[in-house]
Amino acid sequence: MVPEWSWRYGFEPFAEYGDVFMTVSPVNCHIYIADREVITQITTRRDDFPKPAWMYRTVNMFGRNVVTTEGSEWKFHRKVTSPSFGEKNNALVFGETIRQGKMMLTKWTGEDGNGGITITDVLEDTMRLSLHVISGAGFGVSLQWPGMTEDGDLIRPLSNESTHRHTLSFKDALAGLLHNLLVVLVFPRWFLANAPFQWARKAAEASLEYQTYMNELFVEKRNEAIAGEKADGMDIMGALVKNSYGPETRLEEKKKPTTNNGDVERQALTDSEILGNAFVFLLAGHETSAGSLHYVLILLALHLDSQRRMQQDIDRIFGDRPVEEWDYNKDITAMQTSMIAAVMHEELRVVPPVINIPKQVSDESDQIVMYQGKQTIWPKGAVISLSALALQRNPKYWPSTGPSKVTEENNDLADFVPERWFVKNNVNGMQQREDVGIDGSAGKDASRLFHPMKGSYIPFSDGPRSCLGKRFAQVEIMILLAMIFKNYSVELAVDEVADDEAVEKMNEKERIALYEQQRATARSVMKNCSEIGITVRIKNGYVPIRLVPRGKERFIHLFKF
Ligand code: HEM
Repeated sequence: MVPEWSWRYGFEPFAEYGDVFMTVSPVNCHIYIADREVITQITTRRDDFPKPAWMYRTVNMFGRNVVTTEGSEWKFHRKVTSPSFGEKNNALVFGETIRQGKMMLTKWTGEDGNGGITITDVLEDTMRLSLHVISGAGFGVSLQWPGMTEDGDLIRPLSNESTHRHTLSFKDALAGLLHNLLVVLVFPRWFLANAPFQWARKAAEASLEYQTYMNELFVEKRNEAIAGEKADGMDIMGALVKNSYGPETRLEEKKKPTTNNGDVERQALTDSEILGNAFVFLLAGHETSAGSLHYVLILLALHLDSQRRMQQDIDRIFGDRPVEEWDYNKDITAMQTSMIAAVMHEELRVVPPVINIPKQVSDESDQIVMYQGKQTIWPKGAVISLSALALQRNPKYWPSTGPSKVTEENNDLADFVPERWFVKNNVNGMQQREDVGIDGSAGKDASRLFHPMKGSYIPFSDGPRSCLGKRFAQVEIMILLAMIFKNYSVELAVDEVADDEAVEKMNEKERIALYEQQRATARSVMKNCSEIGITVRIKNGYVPIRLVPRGKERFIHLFKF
């Protein structure tokens, strides 16, 4: 009954009641799971444990898609959309993140790059960054940050054929839609547009503007596909349109395989399905990546030793090469086996954005699940949460590097310790799986990182319905970490306690004490102000940070590692 208990108490309830337990109320039965073998059964038996369809129904408003469908319809969507998330698109994500990261860094460190600016709206900026990266790599529309060029948030149609007079920029339409998502999904647009509240009319406006922009984009991409243009490095939506309208599709028309009853099997999405999928990519990839980037920066400001180690790896990988010379194909392998990847994996372990991944027992019949060698019967229709946060702190599966430095616990599994990903020995003598590498397979270098056991690490879920954008997100997070920490360190800002002049006058001991005090405040904000919505994020509070050029830190160098 404690709101946010999954976030507040982590593994504690599972230590008390067991790795799988059910709460029973007059409303429903709800099963919570932090056991890797049970989780593997749930994620592999898709038909027995589908997604709760009622949660997703409204997300079909722009067209049916890979997130909301089930059964053979989902299979079709997954088959058609997966190829557009391939290596070519990852390279595009790499390039777009660099482009966007540069603009964010200018905002955070000033035109002169001297840093020392206190940033309080970190989440707002990481939200903008992740939105812009999806816009660029997902839709092929590369956006500017305000103040960077004169046409930052330009209001203009995305297709020459359009005569629509837009009232919002593309970015504001995307952001406005996502900001008002719940009302837009629940109420019809005509109702919102005529409501006596300004917020409702704004929500309707954003939704209409978004739809019009996407229709314009679609027309442009369809024309390009028919003309056979833009084959390489294509954005995700472009690849979907090409699959439906490109010359290959027309050639292949006659060779389409047939199903058992002789029907022609569908190979391409309809226009509405393309637009529906574009919308859910935006939805699924925006808050998740932005939240991870936000938490990882705070965690690194708290864990200065890990920050230093990551910087050493960044120097080793990129040397003196300017960011313009970084190359996806050359650099990604080294990154995914370095401290950069360890920091990312660890952040997603301690703060998985989707804390409880929703599933349900099929409405058709009760299901048998093996738990601790015994058959258990799960009632039909029961709600299921794959409790990612608790699972990823379960001492059966994760190596502790010692007692917690933050709590009274005798293990450090609730602490952020990226170094644990370099622990070589198996946990409890059990075999670990070999698929943490970014490409899903363990290259020979990937042996440097710890390999969690199957079903014990699920920030992107697991099995056939796991996250389609996993590599997209991983590339984005890693490249941004490398860009920021190549030249800067992140420190907690202390303005609320001492101004710059006061810090300047402090001796070492006083500075260390001040930073420790800020650390405690930041930890408390993270713990008490984080809320679980679609993803977990800090609301009603903030942790201010500063980027400081390396070598000019005010605090980090005072701590001995
Ligand atoms: C750190 C970033 C991300 C995390 C932690 C994350 C996590 C997840 C999780 C847990 C699921 C399963 C949800 C469920 O079964 O209910 C999922 C599904 C999905 N994600 Fe992500 N995601 C991230 C980024 C992205 C990005 C960037 C995109 C696209 C650009 C994306 C696209 C999708 C899609 C399309 C699905 C549905 C797959 C299906 O049902 O077959 N995600 N994600």
